[in-house]
Amino acid sequence: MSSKPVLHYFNARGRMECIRWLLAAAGVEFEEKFIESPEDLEKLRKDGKLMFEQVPMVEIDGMTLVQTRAILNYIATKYDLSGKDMKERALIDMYAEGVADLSEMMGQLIVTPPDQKEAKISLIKDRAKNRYLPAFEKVLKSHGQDYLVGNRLSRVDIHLLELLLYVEEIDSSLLAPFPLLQALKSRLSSLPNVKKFLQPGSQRKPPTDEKALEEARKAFKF
Ligand SMILES: N[C@@H](CCC(=O)N[C@@H](CS)C(=O)NCC(=O)O)C(=O)O
Repeated sequence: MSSKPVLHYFNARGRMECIRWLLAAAGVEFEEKFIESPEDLEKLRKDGKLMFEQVPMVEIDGMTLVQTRAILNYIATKYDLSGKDMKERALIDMYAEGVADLSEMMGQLIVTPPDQKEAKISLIKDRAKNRYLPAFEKVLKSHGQDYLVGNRLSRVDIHLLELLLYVEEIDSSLLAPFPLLQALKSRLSSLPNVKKFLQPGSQRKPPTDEKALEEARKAFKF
């Protein structure tokens, strides 16, 4: 078995992208096995590798892990990105759930029928501008430190950076009212592992192509 984690997912962002981000930020090299056909997915299921018949699935340290949050928890714990004690961990988990809530709204965008898309985008922008970004700006302002929790890098900084980049993909002006988030974004982007992942040619995935997604949906029946 490879000593590098092996990621099993489609060649797309989806639920795997936050796992790619976390591994990359921790400086961990990983392999990817893309699911390119319904047969590939069926094979993983038949081999008993998908506990709930779903991906993402990651083979790591002799384990076959599914469930995105469980995978993230393992990586964060292993690479010391989960805070130094229970209280830091509680904050990290709480902030990470906030990031996940807005990310999930964005993830739903690609399955939103065209006639409802505009309304969905404006709800996402409203929530970003008036709920989630002010909340994280306030955290940074309250302690004046360089990172969200404990004055050192944790998983939630990485989750937030990923989210900020997606927010900017939707509307590049959304970050303008949040100077501390902008500063966090540039600080994190210049960390060597993150900088490398941000460069073209890394394993970071581009925005999902809607046509390709539609074809995949038909092929995979989801
Ligand atoms: N709670 C799971 C959900 C995983 C999930 O819904 N995976 C989708 C692909 S993104 C899937 O495998 N769908 C096929 C199915 O449910 O049959 C997680 O967070 O990993």
